[in-house]
Amino acid sequence: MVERSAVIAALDAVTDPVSGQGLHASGLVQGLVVAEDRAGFALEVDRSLVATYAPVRDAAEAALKAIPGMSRVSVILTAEAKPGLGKPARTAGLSKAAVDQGRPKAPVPTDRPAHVRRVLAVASGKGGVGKSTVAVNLAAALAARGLSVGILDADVYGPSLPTMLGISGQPAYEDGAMVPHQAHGLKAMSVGLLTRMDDAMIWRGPMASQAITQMLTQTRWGAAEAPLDVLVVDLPPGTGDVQLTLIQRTPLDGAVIVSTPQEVALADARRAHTLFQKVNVPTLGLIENMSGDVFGQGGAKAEAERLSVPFLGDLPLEAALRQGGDAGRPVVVSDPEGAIAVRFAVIAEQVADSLGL
Ligand SMILES: Nc1ncnc2c1ncn2[C@@H]1O[C@H](COP(=O)(O)OP(=O)(O)OP(=O)(O)O)[C@@H](O)[C@H]1O
Repeated sequence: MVERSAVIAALDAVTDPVSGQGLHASGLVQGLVVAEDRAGFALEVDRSLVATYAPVRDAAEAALKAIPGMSRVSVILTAEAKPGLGKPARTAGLSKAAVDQGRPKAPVPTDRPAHVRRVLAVASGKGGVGKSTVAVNLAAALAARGLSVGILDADVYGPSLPTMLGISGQPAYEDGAMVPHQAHGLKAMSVGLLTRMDDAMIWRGPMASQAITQMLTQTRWGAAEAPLDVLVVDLPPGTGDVQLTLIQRTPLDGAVIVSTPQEVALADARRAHTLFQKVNVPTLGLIENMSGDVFGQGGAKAEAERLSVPFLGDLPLEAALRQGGDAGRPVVVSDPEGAIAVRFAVIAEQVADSLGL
């Protein structure tokens, strides 16, 4: 039985590099759970500081593991997703007041990509909850159903698709259109292929939305004789102005929202749902990721009920999911009969049904 006070003391023995205070005292520790021999929390930091805090996360994890009697520790590093961080709002062509009323002043143009039957967004209210992992594996699970599937990594803050699918290099151009990479049966494009990774952080507002519109409409996703059944769009995390601009400009047929079971993450999922409601994009459901006994279980299911949206399923905290992402080979592809692939198949079936595929 580990005492909460011992956990807090261990956390305070790790120094926050920004404030110079102990980690707990710094206020960065969110949703601390201490239960018998387990502990977990989220380290919530500004997006621009995620790299700075990666070693701090590791140090905190090690410090808690060193407490006598502790058997399981989980620390998730999440990027703060305060509305307003990704200014400017007005580039969307909507005033904030108009958005709040849910009534655009003037219609915002949305270009449907040619020869694409459905566009599905994968969103999260905050960073680090596993949105990209879910997007890639869900895309693979949809492909396993015999659908032709593309994936567009629109995460301007941290494009992870190149790593997760093991692709690199600028896309080829043919007849004025970009040719998507092919990986594991998926057609793939990423903002990370069009820019140096380091530049991705500065793609805000209009630049971000232009780049994504370009990838959406100027990529040869499908052809008249062979349309793409579904394009999965991995949105940037958060519910700020960048996200709003993107979902206004992207012709989305539906969205799934990924959340961890914690209350802090669920509040963000709720905000993401509200954002989609404002632009009349149906939320097809909530997915609980990193579900398990450290952070609890069932939070997203209860939240889905509160929001009156379907609960699509939960995914455990599972090393294979992380390893698959790091190795550029999604688990659904490398272990198609495994328990994780089966969970994704169940989610994919519901999503395909909702999209009429
Ligand atoms: N269910 C899981 N079990 C274990 N590791 C996971 C799980 N889901 C995601 N991860 C790992 O957590 C990290 C963050 O996941 P991912 O990049 O998919 O999150 P994200 O929400 O897209 O993040 P960002 O908002 O920064 O783009 C990755 O290292 C990933 O491999």
